[in-house]
Amino acid sequence: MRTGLLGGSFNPAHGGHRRITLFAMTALGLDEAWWLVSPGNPLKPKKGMAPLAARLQSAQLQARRAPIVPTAIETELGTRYTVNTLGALKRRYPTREFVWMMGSDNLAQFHRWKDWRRIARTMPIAVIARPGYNGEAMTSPAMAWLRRYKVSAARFRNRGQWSAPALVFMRFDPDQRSATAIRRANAEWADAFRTTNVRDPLTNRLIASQDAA
Ligand SMILES: Nc1ncnc2c1ncn2[C@@H]1O[C@H](COP(=O)(O)OP(=O)(O)OP(=O)(O)O)[C@@H](O)[C@H]1O
Ligand SMILES: O=C(O)c1ccc[n+]([C@@H]2O[C@H](COP(=O)([O-])O)[C@@H](O)[C@H]2O)c1
Repeated sequence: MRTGLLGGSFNPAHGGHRRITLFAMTALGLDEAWWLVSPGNPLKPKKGMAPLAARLQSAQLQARRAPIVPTAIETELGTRYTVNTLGALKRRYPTREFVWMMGSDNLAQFHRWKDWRRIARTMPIAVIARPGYNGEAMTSPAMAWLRRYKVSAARFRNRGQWSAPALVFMRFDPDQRSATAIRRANAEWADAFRTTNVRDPLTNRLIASQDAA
């Protein structure tokens, strides 16, 4: 089972997440994708972060009728840093093949993440070009190290077994959408989800609406 992992705040999820995920699934030959709705990005301020239940529900809405599973599994794993999350997922699902997916805005910052080289050694990384960030990503400190592991999506898709480090850089039709723009237009987007508890389909845990971000 080849599974793409897209981690994010999803504050809220939007059509851009769905579109880049579906494109990446085709390009990389994935069976499914999991959206890891983060209990708290270690580099992002808590202020303005909607409760986890609201963000998970917005992800469920965007993922409907697609082979995308939104989950808050990091609450169960007790991990916040990606390096720890990916290690725990590999231990929990030893027969799955995982690829870490992220937009190029995150590649530009990747050298600030905890143990980022260890992340790259844990599983392949697939980066999706994002308008406004590609130049910075290409010249980033992490890319200076990662570029020697670059492989095309076609070669990656046809590999018998995945190995890491590997870096796939993908350019689809650019998608301008962002959660920041949505919050700017509607700061109260989470109100619609304020009172609803939500079941995590992967862990079967109930995430209560009043749980903090
Ligand atoms: N339009 C897009 N094009 C490419 N990648 C995207 C796009 N939107 C989101 N992503 C990627 O999806 C993942 C999750 O994104 P996230 O939940 O942070 O949404 P966001 O729109 O980037 O939010 P914000 O504007 O609050 O930073 C990240 O790896 C991000 O780079
Ligand atoms: O592990 C880290 O140091 C780290 C630093 C910044 C972001 N991340 C992860 O990157 C993903 C994208 O985060 P965000 O909030 O930009 O959507 C999400 O899964 C975060 O947990 C991870």
